[in-house]
Amino acid sequence: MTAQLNPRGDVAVLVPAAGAGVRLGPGRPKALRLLAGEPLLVHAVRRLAAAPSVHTIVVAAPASEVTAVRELLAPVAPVIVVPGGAERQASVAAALAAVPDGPTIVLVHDAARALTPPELVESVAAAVRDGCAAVIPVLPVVDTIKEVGAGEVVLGTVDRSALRAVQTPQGFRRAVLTAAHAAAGDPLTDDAGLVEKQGVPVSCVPGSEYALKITRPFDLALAEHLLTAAG
Ligand SMILES: Nc1ccn([C@@H]2O[C@H](COP(=O)(O)OP(=O)(O)OP(=O)(O)O)[C@@H](O)[C@H]2O)c(=O)n1
Ligand SMILES: C[C@](O)(CO)[C@H](O)COP(=O)(O)O
Repeated sequence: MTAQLNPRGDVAVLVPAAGAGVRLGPGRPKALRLLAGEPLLVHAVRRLAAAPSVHTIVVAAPASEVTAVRELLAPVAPVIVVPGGAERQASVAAALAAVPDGPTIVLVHDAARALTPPELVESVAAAVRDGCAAVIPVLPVVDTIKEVGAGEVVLGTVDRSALRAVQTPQGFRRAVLTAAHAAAGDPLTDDAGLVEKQGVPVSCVPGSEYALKITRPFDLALAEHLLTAAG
């Protein structure tokens, strides 16, 4: 089977899915944990494949699970599966190296954000298509933020008006992301951070509550509830 979704699409999506999920607690690698009876990765890939702009999906799987992930995703969508690395950044770099010629826009999307709607994928891709070099979906910070010092003593209250909580998919002109990874040093937590280090402007679009990152057991319970409520 060809690994193309929409041959006329201009977007490749990289899906880092090689993390252990330590904060979720003991068990299989997080992307393979079940949400409503299906692995998180299946939920994530199904939604990515439903976005009309997507030409190619490359998944970075836990190295010991590459064959199992290929078999798992075969009925869901045509995908390329590569072994991930020890850090998220290495997993993204491995997936980026496997993108075929064609797509001019590359999105990076956590498998852990399993309920991200296809509409968010399209809105990030559209912002890149419209001229942004790099685009991140964001939400306002809803809690008061304190800076604390030794002994958890409060040093001050941070002005949150300029703070944003960052989600994925993060979108890039392909050459911009490739150059940022080629120049990467110590691992950063997201790809926009690498691009920022290159002096490239990063633009924001509105994120989605459904793009929550399933990190802790509460997040998994919340995602189960959201799926059930959606019918
Ligand atoms: N070496 C790694 C680490 C993380 N990821 C992926 O990056 C995404 C965001 O990472 P996070 O949600 O923090 O996942 P984990 O690293 O698995 O979480 P934890 O820190 O709790 O172990 C996830 O889809 C995860 O699978 C990856 O591909 N390769
Ligand atoms: C990429 C990311 O999901 C954006 O919020 C996040 O930075 C991943 O970081 P984590 O430290 O692995 O949760």
